[in-house]
Amino acid sequence: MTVSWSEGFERAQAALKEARFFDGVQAINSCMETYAKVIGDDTDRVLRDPSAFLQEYKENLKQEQKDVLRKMYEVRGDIITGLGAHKRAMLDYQSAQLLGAILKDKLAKTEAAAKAAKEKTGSDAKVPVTVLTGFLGSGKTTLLNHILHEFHGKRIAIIENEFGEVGIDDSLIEAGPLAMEENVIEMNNGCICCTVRGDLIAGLKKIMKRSVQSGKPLDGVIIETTGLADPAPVAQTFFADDFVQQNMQLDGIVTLVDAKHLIMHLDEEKPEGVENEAVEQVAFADRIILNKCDLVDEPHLDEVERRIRMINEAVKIKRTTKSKVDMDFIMGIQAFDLDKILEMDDGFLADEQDHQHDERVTSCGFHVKGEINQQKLNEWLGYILKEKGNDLFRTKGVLAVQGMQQKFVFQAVHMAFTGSPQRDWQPDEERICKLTFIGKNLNRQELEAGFKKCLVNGAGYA
Ligand SMILES: Nc1nc2c(ncn2[C@@H]2O[C@H](COP(=O)(O)OP(=O)(O)OP(=O)(O)O)[C@@H](O)[C@H]2O)c(=O)[nH]1
Repeated sequence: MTVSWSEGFERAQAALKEARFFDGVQAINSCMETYAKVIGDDTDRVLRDPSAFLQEYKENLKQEQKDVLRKMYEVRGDIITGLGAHKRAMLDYQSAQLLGAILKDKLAKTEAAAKAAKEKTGSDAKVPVTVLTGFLGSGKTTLLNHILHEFHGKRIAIIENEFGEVGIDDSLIEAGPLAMEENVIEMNNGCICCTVRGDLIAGLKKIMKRSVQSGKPLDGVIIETTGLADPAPVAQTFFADDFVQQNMQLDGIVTLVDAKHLIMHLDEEKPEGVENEAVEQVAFADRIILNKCDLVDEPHLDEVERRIRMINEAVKIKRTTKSKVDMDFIMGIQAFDLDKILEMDDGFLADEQDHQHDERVTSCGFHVKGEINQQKLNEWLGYILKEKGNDLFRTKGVLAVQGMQQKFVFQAVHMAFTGSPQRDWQPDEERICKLTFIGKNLNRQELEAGFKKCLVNGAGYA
């Protein structure tokens, strides 16, 4: 249904009045774009580059048109202020002024707010949220395990989102003094950057409710995204939902990168229109943890840093091994800045962000009751990692090995793999095998046939 510009403008004003800023920005953007077309402009300069737009049209506008545009820019400025992008709001107010509005006081206030936001002087009771991104296998779960084990005195909740048909990460989060059911929420029914923003919002609300009910305020929330997530739509959640906007604040986007494989992923050629998630994750980062420094030499690390800076010049980078990093580097950093993001991506606030993942990248997961023969498994996995290692981004499994008391955890990132016995199977726990492959052009039949050959007689699908 097409909405006239006047109807759209009424919606925007109503949303502003009710402090529904995200709805407001959608309404005002579409009504201004429609109105620009009425004036005769087919570009999106009315929003993206208002000074160029006004320079071209201002002199020929009728007074009535100037009045409409003036009001629109002022309302847009108010809405954008509500979202916290003071610098961007000033641009709208200045445009309204060019059309005759007297907004001296508003501009002075907004300028002061922009300055305060830059100096981070304001105190805020909102719970800080960190979005943790990083390509498959870069070390996100390893980092979360540190956070859940080290005594840092902070109360932190975690939302975990995993890519893969058969979820493994919950088994890889190690039980520790801080890893309790109440503060780890798993979201395995879709990717939060594409389809399940509603679930993410519900998860954040649940966390807040638990914290209020228990009377124990949270010091922070970490959202671990899948290794193939685009961080932009996840960050947008903090502006799209009123409850989340009022109670939580995006503290920063932290990206883990794998020193050995990052350049390969940055350079990967994608089909037209398909985004390169590794590039997006580096571009949006407020902090980068350059992990797995033990696997490469110094000149390679310098080259990785150079490549990161080509995408994100000012980002703070810390070199690590096994994701060992001080909490201060990643939490309580007050680094997320909507103005900065809008400068980089002016479509950031558009609802239903259009992004397309590489359809060649999929996952194949197997979940069977019973046990596996270790020797056959080693031979088979050794063979496929050697043959298909470039296309196999990530392999992980938790397996019941014949004759072994403990759970056998297998992990691989491309060809590099580790496997070791970990926690014991509990006496009443069913012995099962879970194995997931994530990669490009996976051949399910081949993988399934290979996996089946490693099973001990009698094992069957769960
Ligand atoms: N050599 C080396 N291995 C590491 C380092 N950090 C993590 N690993 C290993 O790399 C593998 C992947 O680490 P994870 O923490 O599971 O990575 P992830 O980002 O959570 O992976 P996904 O959830 O699949 O995206 C595991 O086997 C880790 O033990 C490191 O600094 N050096």
